[in-house]
Amino acid sequence: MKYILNSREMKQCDSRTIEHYGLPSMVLMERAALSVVSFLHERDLWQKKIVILCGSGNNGGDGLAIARLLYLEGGQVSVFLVGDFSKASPENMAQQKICRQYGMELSSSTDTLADAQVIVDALFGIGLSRELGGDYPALLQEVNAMDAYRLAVDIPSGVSADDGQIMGQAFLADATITFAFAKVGQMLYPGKKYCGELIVSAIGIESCSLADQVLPCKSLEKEDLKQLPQASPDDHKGSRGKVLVIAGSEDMAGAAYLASKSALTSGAGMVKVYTPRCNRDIILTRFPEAILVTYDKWNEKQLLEELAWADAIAIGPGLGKSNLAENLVRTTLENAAVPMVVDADALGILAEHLQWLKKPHTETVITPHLGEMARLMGSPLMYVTDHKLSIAQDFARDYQVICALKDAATIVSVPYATTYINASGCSGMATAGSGDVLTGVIAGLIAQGLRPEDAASLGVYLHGLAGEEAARTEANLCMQAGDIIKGIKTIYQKEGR
Ligand SMILES: NC(=O)C1=CN([C@@H]2O[C@H](COP(=O)(O)OP(=O)(O)OC[C@H]3O[C@@H](n4cnc5c(N)ncnc54)[C@H](O)[C@@H]3O)[C@@H](O)[C@H]2O)[C@@H](O)CC1
Ligand SMILES: [K+]
Repeated sequence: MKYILNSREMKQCDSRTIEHYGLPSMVLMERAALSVVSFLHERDLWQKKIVILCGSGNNGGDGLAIARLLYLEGGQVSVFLVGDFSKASPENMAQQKICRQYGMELSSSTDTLADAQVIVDALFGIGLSRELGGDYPALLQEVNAMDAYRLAVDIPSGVSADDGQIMGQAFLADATITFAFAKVGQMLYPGKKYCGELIVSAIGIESCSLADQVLPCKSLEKEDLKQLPQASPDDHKGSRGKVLVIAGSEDMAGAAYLASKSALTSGAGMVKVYTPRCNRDIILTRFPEAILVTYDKWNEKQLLEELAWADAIAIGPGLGKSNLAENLVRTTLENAAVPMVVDADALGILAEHLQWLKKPHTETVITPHLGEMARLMGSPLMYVTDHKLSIAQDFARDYQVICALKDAATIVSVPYATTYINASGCSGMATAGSGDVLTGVIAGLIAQGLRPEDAASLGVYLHGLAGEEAARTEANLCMQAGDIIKGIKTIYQKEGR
């Protein structure tokens, strides 16, 4: 698991390293610059015609130090100073002075950009505090259109480190070298796209400098797959967890199939599908391992019996929006005594009855995509898209649910606890049924004993990795939800499960 910091957290971390541990700011800056120069060497770029855009803060200070290191080893490097240097930071002024002492020319003219083969962006880092105005948007547009390799120092200028939003215009990098920890804005779209390849470089700021942080975001990594359930020699199907999948409606058997199949594939011992009678044959034919309980009209007693059977419940995929579906969702929320995963149509129903979530309920994971979240909040989709992180966190806290807000980089927010930003997955997963698979996986992991918050964060990560596996055998555009289920098996196999 690695930490993902916002700008405030990173600044505090910088300060603690400097003030508490005593590492001088200029030393950190030198290491930051050295890491960028090493990268240029590794990629065989250091001898190209390099132009470094330097702002007046410490990001610009990094840029000046990079320029000096390249200059002293004989590189063809030019510095383009952009902004008001009468208010330059002390480190920036010191770096300018060092450059001049070595006889370097620091230019303020756009002519410097001519024929650049590599453009290094050191205009703004985590100090960007407002929308870019003045000449900046046009300058960034110009360099984004140039036929040159673009490298961002710490974060592409114009990307908000706090949420990945574009502050007017941003540098479109081929690669970004960030220091000490990845930043939130590099993990969330659209910022993630502007970063290109992201390299996190150690510069002497260690995790002990995180001491003042309350709850930074985290991201799961390959080593976190060790949390996956482990089979035990004395297992039997009952001990491996029972999942009740309340899903499907007339003409919507597929969602019930995908959710239940993936719950079983994630390792649960038994899966029971609670679905309308008309889906019986199709589900049994495709998925004979499932236990099926069917209904043709509302039957509260029957549902309560099934709720009592389960170790984990998944509700929503393909459920439709009938009165009957509404009864299923309300009764499940009111009576479930085990954790639930609420998805798809169940979320659409909840959007009209949010008061149900305000009542005491068992540990609940909701898995809305951005559109479903917009309906839950009664807000425009655009607003939700622009405020994903805070919305997931606020909703989790206000309704005491674990909110897995699905996007190309899914956010899992746990009330008053960690928020996870997922880094696995690929574009091929944007396909019908992919969300049903996620629901099944999370419910399957819960049934096997994982805490719902761990099942949600690990389930989202696993689901993304399974999609990446599928992309190795299927073309991205041809990928289907069933391929993601196969990908889960491959991951489990690789992890010795
Ligand atoms: N000792 C440290 O604090 C270290 C800092 N480092 C670098 O320093 C960066 C942070 O430096 P700073 O805090 O000085 O911040 P930046 O260099 O990112 O930018 C700050 C300057 O930009 C101005 N500014 C912000 N938004 C603006 C806008 N929209 N239009 C015009 N001006 C705007 C601010 O008023 C300030 O003068 C990091 O991203 C990293 O690159 C690294 O050298 C590592 C060590
Ligand atoms: K930058």
